[in-house]
Amino acid sequence: MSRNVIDAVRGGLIVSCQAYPGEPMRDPDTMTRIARSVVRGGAVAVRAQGLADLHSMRAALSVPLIGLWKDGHDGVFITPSVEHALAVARTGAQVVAIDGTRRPRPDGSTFADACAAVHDAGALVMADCATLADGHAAAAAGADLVGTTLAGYTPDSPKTPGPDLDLVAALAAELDVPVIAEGRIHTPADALAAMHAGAHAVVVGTAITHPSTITAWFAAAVSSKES
Ligand SMILES: CC(=O)N[C@H](C=O)[C@@H](O)[C@H](O)[C@H](O)COP(=O)(O)O
Repeated sequence: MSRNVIDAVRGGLIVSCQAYPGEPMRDPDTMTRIARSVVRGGAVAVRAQGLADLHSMRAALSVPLIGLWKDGHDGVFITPSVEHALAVARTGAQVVAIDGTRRPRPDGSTFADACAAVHDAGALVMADCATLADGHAAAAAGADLVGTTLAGYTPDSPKTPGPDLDLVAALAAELDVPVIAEGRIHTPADALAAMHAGAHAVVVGTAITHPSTITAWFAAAVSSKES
């Protein structure tokens, strides 16, 4: 099963469907409808957050699901502990996305511990990394996929205006595991550039599934016209 998921997403678009705490769309049924919509548009897999959303989507979708559980705001908050990772795997998500940085985790575990637990549960691991060194460490620890998810979101990774294509290219050149480009991919041209940089697949979130942000982009453009 598991290698098939990696093959199934090769060369494809993965869409991240997440609403943030307090937002109007933060509701499993709503997010599942969004997920079904992106699959209609050609998403080869869906990335989603939270156990309720994952349970709901797993029942409704036939494409692979990359699940995560965000808990907290500072430091390691994407599937931060072994227990979080196991809970995500138990939703039926085929891939569990876990913070793949080398920062300390709240339960004192290591990324390798979470990887082993997820593998024992029959799922794959996507390491959400910020740097090239993170990617090397995550691959060595057993990650099945390495993503650039956290590039620009840790103190040791600069926030490029668009996707960190240099990081995608470096990871793709140096790692044996597939590299997933994720983070600030805002246009189809960005997505294509990430593929040219060597990505196995591309994850787009905000630009497809976060209407408040998309609206703000347009509103700012319209209101910037001088009268
Ligand atoms: C840094 C972090 O917490 N990233 C999260 C990871 O799941 C999501 O908030 C992002 O939307 C996702 O990575 C997709 O990226 P973008 O929305 O830029 O297309």
